[in-house]
Amino acid sequence: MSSRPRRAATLGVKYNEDAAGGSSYPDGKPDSPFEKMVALLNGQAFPSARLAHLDDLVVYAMFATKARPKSYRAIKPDTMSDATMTVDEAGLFNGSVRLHVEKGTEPTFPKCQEAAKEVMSKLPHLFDEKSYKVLVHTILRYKLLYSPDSNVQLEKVKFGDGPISGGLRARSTIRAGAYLLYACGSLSSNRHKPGHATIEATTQQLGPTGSRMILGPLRFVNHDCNPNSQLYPIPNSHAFTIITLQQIEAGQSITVKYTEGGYWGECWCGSCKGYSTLMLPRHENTQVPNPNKKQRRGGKRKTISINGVHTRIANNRGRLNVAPELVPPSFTVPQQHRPVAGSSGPAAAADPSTLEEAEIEEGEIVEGEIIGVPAVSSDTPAAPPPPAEPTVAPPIAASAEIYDMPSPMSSIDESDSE
Ligand SMILES: C[S@@+](CC[C@H](N)C(=O)[O-])C[C@H]1O[C@@H](n2cnc3c(N)ncnc32)[C@H](O)[C@@H]1O
Repeated sequence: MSSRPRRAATLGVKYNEDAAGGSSYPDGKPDSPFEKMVALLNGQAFPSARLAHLDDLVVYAMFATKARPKSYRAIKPDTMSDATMTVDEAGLFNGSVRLHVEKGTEPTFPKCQEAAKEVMSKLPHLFDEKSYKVLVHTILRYKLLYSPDSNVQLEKVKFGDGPISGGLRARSTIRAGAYLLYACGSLSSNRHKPGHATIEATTQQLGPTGSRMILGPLRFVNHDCNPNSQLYPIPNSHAFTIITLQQIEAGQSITVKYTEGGYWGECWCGSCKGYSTLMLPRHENTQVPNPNKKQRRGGKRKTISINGVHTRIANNRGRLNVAPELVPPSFTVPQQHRPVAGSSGPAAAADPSTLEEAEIEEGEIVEGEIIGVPAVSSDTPAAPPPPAEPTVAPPIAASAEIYDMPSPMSSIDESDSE
């Protein structure tokens, strides 16, 4: 471990190579404030799928469209539990988060704590004291994607004629073998309920094996049959991150392979059947703008054709409209710790998505914009991934209440991460 190169150095965070002794999180102990913050988040898991609906609520409030019901129902955060959130409540939530966690600034625990307190005081029927800690961590997880240092960000993707959906893309060149710590996700401590994004826990993970819910930005990574990245289980935690298998250029989507057999539904990855996933650019450029014509807000939808597929698009001025699926997949990850291009495990069930199509009109205002975030540079070269080594799986923790278990990084507390 000690001789392992510091691949995470490509994340745009300054490291002291000498002090680190050649190891870096997640292979070794976290040493930078950023790594400590991520390790702390990764050391947490939800006590049960019962509280995991908070993840949906936060995603809904931070990223859902503030549009007509047909659009904003796309996420349906109420399917998980008895908690529901109206579009007005989502606006209140997002306003509170924005007030304390400014776009383009580094998110910190105190800022997210302030935001969570305000959210709870405005929406006491949705968030009680028990949800406070989870709320703080969940806001932080997603706000990390807006960090000026993050080399990944959310993108809008359209799969065929499906609804506009979310994905992850590189904001700067990312070398092969880099961990995308900004896009980590952890698991619920028990089995998922049907209808939510799940991941197959490996033997290195804490908690029960089998499929469990994905919580955090990892839920946005899309499938490609020829992926440029791979899920990477973080040993002795409930967390997963992504490791790049090849150099990824700025603007390119981050993709992983969901299962050995590919994608279970109609795959739109562009690698297997020659389909073309339509990436909606930040500023729609399918129509040459007429400089003499004043742009107006609100307007007609346009249709474009890619590979014979007619797709309706909208100029929503680069604002994010994420519509996480109600019935996303069970990811599977390799049983061994080392990253490999494929993954093992049972194929997931068919994806009988019942989503209504999210319709968007020109100029619609949506929450959670991603525009205007400065690009980061990654001039520190990264080493290629290490060769595969046999790993010994630690015993699996049996407790269902693992949220309160000491984290594997128990020497870290939130004050360390400032
Ligand atoms: C874990 S989510 C990935 C993020 C998702 N796009 C979102 O916004 O929530 C998995 C869902 O993304 C879509 N998806 C991902 N990769 C796909 C592919 N290659 N072809 C078709 N749909 C895909 C499917 O709707 C799937 O249920």
